[in-house]
Amino acid sequence: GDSARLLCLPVHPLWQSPITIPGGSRQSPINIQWRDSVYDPHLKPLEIRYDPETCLHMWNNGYCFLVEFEDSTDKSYITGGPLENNYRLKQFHFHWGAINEWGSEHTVDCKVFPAELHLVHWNSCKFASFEEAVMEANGLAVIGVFLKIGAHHSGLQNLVEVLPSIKHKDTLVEFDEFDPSCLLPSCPDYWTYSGSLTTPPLTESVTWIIKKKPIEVDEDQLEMFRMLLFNSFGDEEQRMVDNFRPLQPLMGRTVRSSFS
Ligand SMILES: NS(=O)(=O)c1cccc(F)c1
Ligand SMILES: [Zn+2]
Repeated sequence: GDSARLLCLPVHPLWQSPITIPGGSRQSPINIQWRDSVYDPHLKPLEIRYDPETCLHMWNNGYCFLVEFEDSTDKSYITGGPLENNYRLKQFHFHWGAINEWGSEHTVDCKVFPAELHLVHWNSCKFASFEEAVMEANGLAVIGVFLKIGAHHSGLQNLVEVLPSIKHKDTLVEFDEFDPSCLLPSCPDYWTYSGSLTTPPLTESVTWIIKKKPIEVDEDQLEMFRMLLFNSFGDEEQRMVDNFRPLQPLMGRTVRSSFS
């Protein structure tokens, strides 16, 4: 997209077409301009309750790798923060670059991080399933966490060591007893705004909750993300990198902060 060109970033074939939905007024990702965000004292602390037993499997969907959760009951959910209801954990995944200079979807004061974690939840008070919630306003809540290069992350290592078993598109590995709260920074501060999915169907159904503080992972751990492939077994090898969407226009939206 244009903004990637502005940022002098390569535009991955995935995004060369003007991927915006007609009339999209609340698309994601966006640049968060810290000084334009508005402190909202009414924002509550986010409550995060994850049950490690709900973890199902990890798989390569040909765009990223994701860890999916059993979501037939409210065992793993978030509430509070900007949310009116309980939102049930469905999956988490990452976006990353070919090199550490870029990779995140959101930016803060135009700062790009090497990667970004998305924890995807759906409104289980108002909808019967994730698929239904995807299509509706207030259907989804996604927590975004920036990754920066630094210390080794022991929790992430549990994911990294099974990546070789899902190298190709549509490969899956059983995964149990993983608590994704180990991937969250200890600082409770976040920004929140109304946006969309950053991949098709790009529906404008997401309350974004972007954590202010990044988590640290080491160089080797991020390099392991880059050994994954977009392609199926037997097809020409295409390294899974740069799976992020270009920045989208703010269109007059206000980003609120939970901190002053
Ligand atoms: N990248 S994202 O906006 O979190 C997203 C894209 C597609 C499906 C989904 F559940 C979440
Ligand atoms: Zn995502």
